[in-house]
Amino acid sequence: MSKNMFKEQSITVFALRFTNSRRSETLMTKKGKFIVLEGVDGSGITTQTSLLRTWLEENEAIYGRTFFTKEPTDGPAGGQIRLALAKRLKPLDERMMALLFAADRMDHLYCTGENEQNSGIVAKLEKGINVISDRYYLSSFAYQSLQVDLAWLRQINAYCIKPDLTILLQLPISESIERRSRARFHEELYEREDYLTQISRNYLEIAGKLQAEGENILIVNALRDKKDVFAEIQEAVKKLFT
Ligand SMILES: Nc1ncnc2c1ncn2[C@@H]1O[C@H](COP(=O)(O)OP(=O)(O)O)[C@@H](O)[C@H]1O
Ligand SMILES: Cc1cn([C@H]2C[C@H](O)[C@@H](COP(=O)(O)OP(=O)(O)O)O2)c(=O)[nH]c1=O
Repeated sequence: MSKNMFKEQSITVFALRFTNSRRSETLMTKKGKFIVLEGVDGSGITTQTSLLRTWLEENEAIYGRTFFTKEPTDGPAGGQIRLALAKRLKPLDERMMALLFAADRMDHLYCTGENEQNSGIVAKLEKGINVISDRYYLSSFAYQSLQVDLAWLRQINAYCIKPDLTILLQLPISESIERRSRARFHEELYEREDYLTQISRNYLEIAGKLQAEGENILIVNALRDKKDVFAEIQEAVKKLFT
């Protein structure tokens, strides 16, 4: 092989490698969307998440793969939280509840599973998979700030990534309690009218602060037919992909 031919081949190989590495870089940086649903107990989070699931799964060709998840999780900290919520542990200090929720969230975001299914949210987003979570840090801010300082709550959640979109379902507490009592009989830790009334106010106030800091939060009137609520959510999600 002449010196020139060797040079030419090396240039071609370099160019191909460069193109391939740029291509995989593009794939690596093509992130999935991270969407969160929030609201007081009984506001319709489970219902709307399930409608989103059906729609996104039917339209996977357009929006890509989507993973559905929730907090508290089924992980080790989530297990303790569920016992506390069901009042099956001795009453815990609310700062400890806040730390348990934050620990569960770290596990939710960053755990390294042995396969894609049980790896954390961040790994999934990096693979281009969309993630939809029933509750995230706005729940901690709204619920735990009943008794715990918001600035500290924000500190212990400082390693949490920001969602691309948070959907906050808003409705009068009398209606959420009515809906909830129709759905089931036992009352969990925070399901008291006085608590929920304050939590609902906290949601609005804190969502306002986060919006002012640039977070994408949509406040949806949930006192409407399920289909109308969903239509508004669907529009916001479509917009995120355009
Ligand atoms: N828009 C709506 N109008 C009337 N009832 C609703 C609506 N959305 C949900 N529900 C009902 O209210 C109850 C609580 O809804 P759910 O989605 O489980 O709330 P959450 O997950 O926020 O606690 C369920 O029985 C559900 O069928
Ligand atoms: C994620 C989170 C949930 N919570 C509360 C909200 C709910 O009352 C409860 C979780 O209940 P949830 O699992 O959403 O409701 P369900 O019992 O219908 O499945 O935990 C917090 O107080 N802080 C948090 O950070």
